[in-house]
Amino acid sequence: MPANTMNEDLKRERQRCSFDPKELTYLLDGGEEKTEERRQREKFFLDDPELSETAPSDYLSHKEKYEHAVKKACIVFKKVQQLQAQGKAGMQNFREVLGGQLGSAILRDGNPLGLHYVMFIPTIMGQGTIEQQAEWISKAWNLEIIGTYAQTELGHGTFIRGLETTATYDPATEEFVLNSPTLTSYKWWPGGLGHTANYAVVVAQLYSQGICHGIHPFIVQLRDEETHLPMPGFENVRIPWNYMLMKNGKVLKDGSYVKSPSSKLTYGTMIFVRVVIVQDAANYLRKAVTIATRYSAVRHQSHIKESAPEPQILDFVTQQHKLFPQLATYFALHYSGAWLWDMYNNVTSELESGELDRLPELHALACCLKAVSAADAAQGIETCRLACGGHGYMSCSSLPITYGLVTAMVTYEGENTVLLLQTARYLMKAWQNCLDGQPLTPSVQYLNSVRRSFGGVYHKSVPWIIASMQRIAAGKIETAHRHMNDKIKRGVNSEDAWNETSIELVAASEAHCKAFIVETYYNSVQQIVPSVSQQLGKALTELCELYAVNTLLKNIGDLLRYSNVTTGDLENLQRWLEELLAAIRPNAVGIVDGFDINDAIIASPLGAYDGNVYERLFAEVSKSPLNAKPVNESFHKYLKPLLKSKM
Ligand SMILES: CCCCCCCCC/C=C/C(=O)SCCNC(=O)CCNC(=O)[C@H](O)C(C)(C)COP(=O)(O)OP(=O)(O)OC[C@H]1O[C@@H](n2cnc3c(N)ncnc32)[C@H](O)[C@@H]1OP(=O)(O)O
Ligand SMILES: Cc1cc2nc3c(=O)[nH]c(=O)nc-3n(C[C@H](O)[C@H](O)[C@H](O)COP(=O)(O)OP(=O)(O)OC[C@H]3O[C@@H](n4cnc5c(N)ncnc54)[C@H](O)[C@@H]3O)c2cc1C
Repeated sequence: MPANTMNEDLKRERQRCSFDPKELTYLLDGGEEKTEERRQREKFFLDDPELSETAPSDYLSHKEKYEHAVKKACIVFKKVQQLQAQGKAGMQNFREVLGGQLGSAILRDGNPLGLHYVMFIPTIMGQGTIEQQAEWISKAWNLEIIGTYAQTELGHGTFIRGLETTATYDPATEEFVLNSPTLTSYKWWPGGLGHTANYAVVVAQLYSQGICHGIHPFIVQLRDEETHLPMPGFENVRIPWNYMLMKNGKVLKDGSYVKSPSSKLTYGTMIFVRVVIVQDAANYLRKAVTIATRYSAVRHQSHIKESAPEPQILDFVTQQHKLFPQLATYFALHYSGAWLWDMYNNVTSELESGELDRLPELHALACCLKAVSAADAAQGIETCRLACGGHGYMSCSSLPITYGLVTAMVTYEGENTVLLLQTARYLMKAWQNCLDGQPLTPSVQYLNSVRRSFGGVYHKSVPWIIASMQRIAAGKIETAHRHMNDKIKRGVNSEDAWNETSIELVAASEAHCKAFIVETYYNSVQQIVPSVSQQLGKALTELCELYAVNTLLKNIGDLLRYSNVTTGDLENLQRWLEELLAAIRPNAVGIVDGFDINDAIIASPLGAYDGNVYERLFAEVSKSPLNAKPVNESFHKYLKPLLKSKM
């Protein structure tokens, strides 16, 4: 492959794009300066020979992969310290390098220090007193200690009120005695707990003066800071009084307990991570759809017209219908994630001044948005993999590993079903308030308007789609609420009625979330369009319309059940969908170019900027140790004796 040649198909695609992808890059980064800063940061890490991938780690053992990851994580940390010394180590740097796409490109096999930054430090900041923050944060930032977040146990991950590890206060010595008394109480899953961390935030049931006060966070030393040998014992481990993080609930030295303003403030780290997961899920989806779109512009296969040459597979409308909704979903989750991040910051600062009013709405939105973004991104990435045929299945395509990273998000930080039921709990209360004429919070205001209007006739606009999706959500919420209360009226107790209605509760929660995402996406694009070129504005509008139309068409059953839509309207929606796919087709490669994802982060022969897929695939497989010699020793050891024995 001659250096720097550009695949002809991609060249043509880039000529036909109606807008300048750089404009989209600047928009997504927040301006040209931010783009430059990001590119510099990426170059600073990706060009470092110690960090660039030599042999793919696919061929390392589990132990080698871990050691390889620790080595690279330490190099990354030192480089972040260099940025810090140059005054360039803002939170975004850390987020990008330690949690985001850049981080996962440098540390393909995971970051042994990841939990230290994304959970251990945020928990101390969110749950520690000022004194405790002063004591621990600088040590943690400077990596004098390495922490993790140990909440989940072998027997409990979801039901944290059921955690079995205990922390019992001993006023005589002013210490807490931590104990994991049963096999099922052993801490399990925390990232870095096995070999990397020497401290942990341990979430345990607090006992003092013989009373259980529920779960609270404690700092526990796991390993000796010099030898890294495990500290003695994992039963009845004693820690000093001030190792209980006491910003919320407190134990005074005499053992008396001071209640937290809300027992749920202990759950704060989980909200933070859920909020960040929305953006992370979007970014992984963006990477996958970049790979699949560029590959689909280069791959020729089959015929549309017998007389014509094999077309780019991106010209099959079914391929467009696989990929373009994923493009649109990236933007939908990106803008929903940005909105949620703003709300999180506002509510968190209100909490600082004891204002708890908006915490329930934040919790409800963080739950359903984390669940829907993780699930939709995972499904979208799998769709991108499938759209690349056999080559999408290769681990070097980066699609399987990206899917694995995102499908884990469906489980961790609150298993999706459980979180959707949390939002449903909020929605049931909201519907009751609506029936009682009580005030509603902003994210459920639509319940009032939907109850008053009949739904309006079809018109080809996103606002009509938003109203339809809100009508579906309100309908599902009302149905679940009514079915549950009918059960209770028939004598079923409320817990059983909840459980028996939980399928409909989850569906109501998902519908509410989808309606929220479409509306947030639409409002965000409406705000942006006046500030960008007419061509980019048109492309962004088409993507938003595509997300709305496609999301509604995936819900035709509910649309027919909860609105007065006609089959004629449905035909109009289908036509609108096909028009949008055709409109987006010439811009598809330009849009993914606008994501400006460095080839080293794409890390896929299918998705490189130059489009030289086949040459890159071949170069990739040549790296396999299995291809180092023409005959593998297994032939002489096993096959040949077998063949001989047959003769
Ligand atoms: C960064 C880079 C990333 C990318 C990198 C990320 C790597 C992460 C690696 C993974 C780390 C982990 O998984 S760490 C472990 C994560 N584990 C979890 O998330 C556990 C999930 N389970 C839970 O959160 C809880 O058990 C939950 C399901 C909410 C149930 O809790 P409870 O039983 O205490 O509460 P319930 O009885 O259901 O409800 C009681 C009331 O409390 C409210 N409530 C419940 N949770 C609340 C909360 N968090 N905040 C406010 N309020 C809350 C409810 O709305 C109810 O309000 P009312 O209705 O008004 O009464
Ligand atoms: C990659 C990864 C990294 C992780 N990192 C950490 C970490 O660093 N620190 C940490 O503490 N934990 C960590 N975890 C653990 C994670 O938080 C838990 O796995 C998660 O909370 C799910 O809990 P669980 O495993 O107990 O699943 P379960 O709750 O046992 O889920 C099993 C099934 O039960 C269902 N279920 C459970 N409760 C209900 C209910 N009330 N209503 C309806 N259905 C229900 C679920 O929907 C699910 O289908 C990690 C997990 C993974 C996969």
